[in-house]
Amino acid sequence: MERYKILKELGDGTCGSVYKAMNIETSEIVAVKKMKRKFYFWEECMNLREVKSLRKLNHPNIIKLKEIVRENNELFFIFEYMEHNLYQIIRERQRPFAEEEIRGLMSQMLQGLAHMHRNGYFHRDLKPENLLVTNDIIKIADFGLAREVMSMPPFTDYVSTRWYRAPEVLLQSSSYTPAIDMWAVGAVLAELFTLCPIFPGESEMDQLYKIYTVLGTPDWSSFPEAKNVSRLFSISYAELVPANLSELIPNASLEAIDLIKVGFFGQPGFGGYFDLLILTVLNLVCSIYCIPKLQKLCSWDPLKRPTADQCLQHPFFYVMCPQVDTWIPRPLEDPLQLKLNNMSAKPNLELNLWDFGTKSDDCFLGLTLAVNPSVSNLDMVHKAKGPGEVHLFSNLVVMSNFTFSTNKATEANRFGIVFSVFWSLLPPDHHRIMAPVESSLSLSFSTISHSSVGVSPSAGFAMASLQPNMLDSSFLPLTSSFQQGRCL
Ligand SMILES: Nc1ncnc2c1ncn2[C@@H]1O[C@H](COP(=O)(O)OP(=O)(O)OP(=O)(O)O)[C@@H](O)[C@H]1O
Repeated sequence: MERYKILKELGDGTCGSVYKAMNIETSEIVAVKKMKRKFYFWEECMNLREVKSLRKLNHPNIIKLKEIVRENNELFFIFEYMEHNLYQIIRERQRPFAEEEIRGLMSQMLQGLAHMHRNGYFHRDLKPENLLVTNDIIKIADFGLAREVMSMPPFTDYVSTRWYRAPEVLLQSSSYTPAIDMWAVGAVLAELFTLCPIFPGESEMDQLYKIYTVLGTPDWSSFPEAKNVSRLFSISYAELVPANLSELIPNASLEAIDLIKVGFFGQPGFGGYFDLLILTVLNLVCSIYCIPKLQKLCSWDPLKRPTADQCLQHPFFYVMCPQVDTWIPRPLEDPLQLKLNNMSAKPNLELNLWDFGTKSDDCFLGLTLAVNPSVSNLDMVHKAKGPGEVHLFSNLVVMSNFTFSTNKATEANRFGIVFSVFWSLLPPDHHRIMAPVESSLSLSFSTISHSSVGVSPSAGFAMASLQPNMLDSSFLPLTSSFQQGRCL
């Protein structure tokens, strides 16, 4: 880690502290996440969810893990650096985002998510803090809770930050799916319009209640495996007319509302005959063009939430072009004006304790800082209703162009300097990796503490670069920073 100069702390999360740092050799700015627990073997490091998932996920909208460094039994992740997280941007925002800006952010986020789900992972902790933004590019970060779609239930009880937590997780369903990420997408989408969390629950029960006031009475059969479905009974003793989302989010278009929540079909509460007419036509058009219509991000039933790929086909992202009589992607704002102004007052902090399962990579007590909501228009709505009414990739494994030279290592040994080793994060079957594949499990390179395990401390390897750019959708905004394809 001598190659990195720490510049400032960026965040202190559940598993690690994150710092802005500079690679002294290349002057490249990176984010270094120093894990809080000790790691005595490389196997442990390679088994971490964050490592396993990020090695496989290579996408412009997923944060790039460039290196892993283990030194003195401490583990460091070196990430590409991002300037802001979406939480900061939302909180500092003085005026609402234009819908084009929201569309630009959402389309990138959904593309990253679609890539993740297609590759067999779901994130489980999507929230604005974990969506990192530089200029006009958004990337999904913090894969500490990511899980393989095919992994066997039962899953950990408590995942994801409460405000973005799907009902099935709140009700302790033993087997949840990538649909929990889609719920969080719906909550983030609504928040981008209002600049306030849509479901700012103060406890798990209150979280369910907040959802209930917006969505109305759930279909009980949606949660066949929920351990704690009684929680719903205690809040939904009366049939509740759900909120009119167009009133809650007045600046959202009908298409945006339609993507977030059922309006006309299935539930009452959609205001105005004109809206009703438009939505009926919209749904009819969706049927004709085979666009999913009844799937809504914030549906009680996980099966009724669209996938990330389906969302990208929604009229929120497409518009009918009469000239060619076909649906074309809507224009995206480019570049987004996401500049932060003055920092506002610090929000209250609330400490959540999460209890994880007993699997090796679940074995930690999660401490998460969640931010209490300030009084918002949504709060007021909730209160008013009252309980009764219920590189481009340059594939950047850049290995920072680092070759671990034999001489350097030997010299370092002589002076008792501890060397660390860096491991590529490309999938192990990547044919251009020059390092021995099995090293990922047998690496140990601290020359002092684990010389009995793994390869010789003087072993070094350099990484060849790299795969072609993986832009996989036509409407990802190709903006200047993308096109430069700089090697982060
Ligand atoms: N690559 C990055 N570039 C810039 N800032 C980053 C980067 N990665 C993380 N951060 C900042 O550090 C914070 C914490 O990072 P991260 O979420 O990865 O840590 P964590 O320990 O898993 O946290 P959490 O408690 O949210 O699970 C983020 O919210 C973000 O503000």
